[in-house]
Amino acid sequence: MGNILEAPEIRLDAVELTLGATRFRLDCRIPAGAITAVAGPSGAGKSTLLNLIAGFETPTNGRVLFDEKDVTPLHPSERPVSLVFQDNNLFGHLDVFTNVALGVRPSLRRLGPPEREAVSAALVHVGLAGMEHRLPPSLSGGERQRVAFARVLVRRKPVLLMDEPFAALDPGLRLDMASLLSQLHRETGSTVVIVTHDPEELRRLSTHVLFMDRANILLQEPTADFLSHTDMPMVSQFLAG
Ligand SMILES: Nc1ncnc2c1ncn2[C@@H]1O[C@H](COP(=O)(O)OP(=O)(O)OP(=O)(O)O)[C@@H](O)[C@H]1O
Repeated sequence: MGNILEAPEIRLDAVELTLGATRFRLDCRIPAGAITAVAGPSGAGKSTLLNLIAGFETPTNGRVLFDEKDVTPLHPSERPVSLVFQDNNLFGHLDVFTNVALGVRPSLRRLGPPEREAVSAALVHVGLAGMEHRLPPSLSGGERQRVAFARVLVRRKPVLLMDEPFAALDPGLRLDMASLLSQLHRETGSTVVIVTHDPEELRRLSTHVLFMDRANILLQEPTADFLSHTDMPMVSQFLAG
């Protein structure tokens, strides 16, 4: 699928945001081209962190940087980002091919031959060849997630944000999808940020961890260091599952 050379480091520089009664103050660096897991208790601010990177939330102070570029003023559609959520954002009334094609061109205009080829190649890549005309409600959870991955592949964006993408899947399928994500990541080299509640997924997928609590980033470090932080009750509680 070709390496995405410009995968950036993502930096939150003294970012401040208030949502209801919750005040966020976030400083972090998310390494370029790595898979970083975002973990922490419910309500810690994990989804808010992704929303700030994607541009669905705007800080009241501070900056969001992709390498040296300040993306804070940019609308979500102007940021070089793909998103995958638990419900995988598919349109139920559009077939698999069209759902993936929307990644290339976010309108229903007909694609040219090279774009159609890219969509077909992505479907082959994620193991969905022959399913082009199926509608999402007729697919299994794992197949729907593969459609979402195919769409990410055709978008070719250097940043991929995932909010508990596999939480709705049973454990066996979760492992399969984690392997597929690892494989796609090796091929694209994009900067991946994945929110997870699953310690096994964190171990298996990530090289770095951001651990959040109460709207703060408590730890940002390589996964191996995080896994040795069993002296911290919150970390050992997370790792116990
Ligand atoms: N639009 C909003 N209005 C008011 N408060 C909000 C809003 N969005 C988030 N919050 C609050 O901000 C805090 C962080 O929420 P967030 O969804 O980012 O947490 P999370 O770590 O993703 O939680 P979970 O693991 O339960 O999904 C919570 O206390 C939440 O209630």
